Amino acid sequence: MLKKYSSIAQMQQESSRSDRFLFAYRNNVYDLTHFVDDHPGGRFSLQTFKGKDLENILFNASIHRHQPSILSTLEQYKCGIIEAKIPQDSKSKSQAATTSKPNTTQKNEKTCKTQLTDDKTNRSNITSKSKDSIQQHSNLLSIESNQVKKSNLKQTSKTKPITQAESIIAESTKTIKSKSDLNILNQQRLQQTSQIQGSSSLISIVSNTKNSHLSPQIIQEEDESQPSPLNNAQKSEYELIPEDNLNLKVPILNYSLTGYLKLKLTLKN
Ligand code: HEM
Repeated sequence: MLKKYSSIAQMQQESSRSDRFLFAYRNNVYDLTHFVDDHPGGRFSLQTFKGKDLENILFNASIHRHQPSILSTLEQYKCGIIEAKIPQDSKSKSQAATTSKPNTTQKNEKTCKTQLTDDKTNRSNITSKSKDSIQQHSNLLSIESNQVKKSNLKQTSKTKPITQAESIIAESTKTIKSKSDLNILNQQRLQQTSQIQGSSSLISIVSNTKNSHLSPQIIQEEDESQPSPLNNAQKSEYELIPEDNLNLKVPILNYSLTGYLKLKLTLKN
């Protein structure tokens, strides 16, 4: 007949009050009073752990060698059972938890559904707003592109005369490849200007020195035979092509402008 113990403490109390060697192992109580003298590890080791739980002793590698016979030997001395009773408070708490589960899940489901609908409405609002903002941006972009086109047209119309003059100067300078070419070109220019003006004067823009050419001066060479302070190469560099020679009917402002461009181009060389 197995005795029922409410707890390990009750078993320990009974073991301490008597000469019996009671031990607990997995909710069972074992009386090893008659085994103490047969224990291979001696009486003292069992006496030390009298009334204790054998859970961490029986199969502890530092104490026993995990012999399967230990459990069979132990079963021969079984004398009681420990009934671990669940307290009433914890019982009621657990019951309450089980009964309240469906309510909480229902509430959670409802809140999730409402959150989902809110999210959907928020998303639709955000997408409509983003569409409006994109439309506004596209309108602004089209307006800006029109403005840019207009400004580009204005710029091209402004720069057209300059580019024309530049191209003419470039074409004329392309032909100047050697000193002989320079001489021939200068002679041709002199002849043309003498025919037009009826004299041997040549209008040219010359800077006094290479470092002070930012403000070009218009000088008049009275005679062709007079030695020029510049040699042929230098002369060609600073010389301005006359307007009649360029076949351009431009006002004096454009004339000086083309001269300045020529000067600027030759200085880079
Ligand atoms: C109360 C706790 C116990 C303690 C502290 C304990 C301690 C020991 C020790 C120190 C040894 C010697 C090991 C060696 O010489 O290498 C031993 C051997 C042994 N014990 Fe225990 N023992 C306990 C309970 C038991 C119980 C309940 C049984 C069996 C029902 C048991 C069965 C054996 C056997 C069969 C051996 C010899 C073989 C082996 O070392 O595994 N012991 N014990």
